[in-house]
Amino acid sequence: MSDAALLNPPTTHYEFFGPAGTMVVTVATTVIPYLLYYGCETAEQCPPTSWSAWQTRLQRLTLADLYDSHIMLLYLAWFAYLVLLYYVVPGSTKPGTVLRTGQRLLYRINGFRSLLITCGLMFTVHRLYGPAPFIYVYDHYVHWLTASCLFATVQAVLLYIWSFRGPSTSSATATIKLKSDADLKADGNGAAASPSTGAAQPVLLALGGNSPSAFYNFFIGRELNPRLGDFDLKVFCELRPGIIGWFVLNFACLIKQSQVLNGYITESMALIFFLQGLYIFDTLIYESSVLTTMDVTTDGFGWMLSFGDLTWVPFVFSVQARFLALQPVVLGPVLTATVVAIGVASFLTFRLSNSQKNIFRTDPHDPRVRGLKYIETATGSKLLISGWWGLSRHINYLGDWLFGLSWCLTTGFRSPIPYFYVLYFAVLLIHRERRDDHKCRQKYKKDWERYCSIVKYRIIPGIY
Ligand SMILES: NC(=O)C1=CN([C@@H]2O[C@H](COP(=O)(O)OP(=O)(O)OC[C@H]3O[C@@H](n4cnc5c(N)ncnc54)[C@H](OP(=O)(O)O)[C@@H]3O)[C@@H](O)[C@H]2O)C=CC1
Ligand SMILES: CC(C)=CCC[C@@H](C)[C@H]1CC=C2C3=C(CC[C@@]21C)[C@@]1(C)CC[C@H](O)C(C)(C)[C@@H]1CC3
Repeated sequence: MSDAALLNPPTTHYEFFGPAGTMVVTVATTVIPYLLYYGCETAEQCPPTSWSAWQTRLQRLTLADLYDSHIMLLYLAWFAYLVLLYYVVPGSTKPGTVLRTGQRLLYRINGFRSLLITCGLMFTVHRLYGPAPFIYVYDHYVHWLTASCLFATVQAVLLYIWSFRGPSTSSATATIKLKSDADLKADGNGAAASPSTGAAQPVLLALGGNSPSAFYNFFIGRELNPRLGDFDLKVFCELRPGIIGWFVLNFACLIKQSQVLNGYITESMALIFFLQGLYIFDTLIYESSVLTTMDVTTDGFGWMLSFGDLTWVPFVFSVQARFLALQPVVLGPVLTATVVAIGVASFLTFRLSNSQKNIFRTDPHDPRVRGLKYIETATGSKLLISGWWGLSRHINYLGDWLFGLSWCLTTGFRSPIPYFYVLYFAVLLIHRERRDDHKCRQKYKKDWERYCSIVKYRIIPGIY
């Protein structure tokens, strides 16, 4: 067998109901952000209650409503601006998890500083030019959506084609090699190939992205970590243009509301801006923890993540703020207190559980995790069975979902559209938990069964 075939075994197990399922998901997820927009274009009919009202709305759409070449150029400038920050802003370097080649890629960590610089820039623009630039951003919401969608799709097509290139030597500054085979064993992520010696290597594909179906591979992503030199496109897109863009969109919505309300904003708008801002800041403060997520360690960089990172995150996650810009909601003290209570409790669950696992995996002797119980597995990895991780096997998902619910509640109960987020997120997390379970079952075998018999619930303690 050739080196490439040894390193990249064929994919035999399909996710998303196979190629046909991925085609349905591609079409549906492209259409949904537009439906969320046109379904809530005015405060009165959000969504339109009759099919004829939908038809009137959609039939009068022209290409100019959907696409604007100036916004396309501005979108490219936005992407280029963040690439520039990636290179010029000082930061640290962190290694990712061990790859099947035995190498660990190095990642540049300066996303939080990029966010702070962008906040500073937004503040300055607002001081100099007032609300106008942000109203412009708000008014062109659909044009930004189309620009990001086109960019994400072209990027995915180019990456798919590029993944067929021949073997190459990896950049010495971008990778580190392991000291011993024991390190390689510790990861156990699929078929192990011998650690590289600096000779030309085949492109490392995602274990799930090497199926007989070209479309399926395009969707899931063929190449695991596409890079231009040291620049890792997947991690860059996961954390910067979409996540920071979401923050800018939310700010534009806040400014729009204050224009409508003559300089005031409602407590619901302040809440959504604060709660989602907390999530965005948290994501970039803990930037390096994304390196151990399934997206980075397991999934290729295909259409799903390119579109998910660049389009779905900013345009589906900002629906609540856009709704509130259109239709100011006064929550009153009871609902405000409820939103704050759910928000604080769920954010703490999400953050503390993720941190507990990260600390434990980095150093099990750290005083903050010393008393916790765990089981040793044959691979050498340890699995926590007490603390947050004794409550359920994905208590972090529960915290994340409930935090999302607190965002939706800021919009009150006038429209179901802002609640789409919790529906999508429940489907994503249930599916993700099953994928993770499949991965861990293959990796830990009998140890995983033992672990599941101790920590019985998948996500919701006592229920699921
Ligand atoms: N807002 C959004 O749209 C989304 C948010 N997220 C969030 O991203 C975060 C990360 O999620 P994700 O990457 O899916 O998964 P997790 O952070 O939960 O990591 C799962 C991995 O952790 C290890 N692990 C599992 N159980 C234990 C244990 N008991 N003790 C120690 N290690 C364990 C296993 O990896 P190993 O092989 O190393 O043992 C497993 O594969 C979550 O908080 C999630 O809510 C995720 C998707 C979308
Ligand atoms: C079919 C389709 C459109 C799928 C796209 C799914 C993506 C939207 C999500 C897959 C995993 C994600 C993560 C985050 C955002 C959503 C996507 C891209 C995340 C960056 C959100 C912020 C968190 O703090 C996080 C860094 C843990 C998280 C990582 C996973």
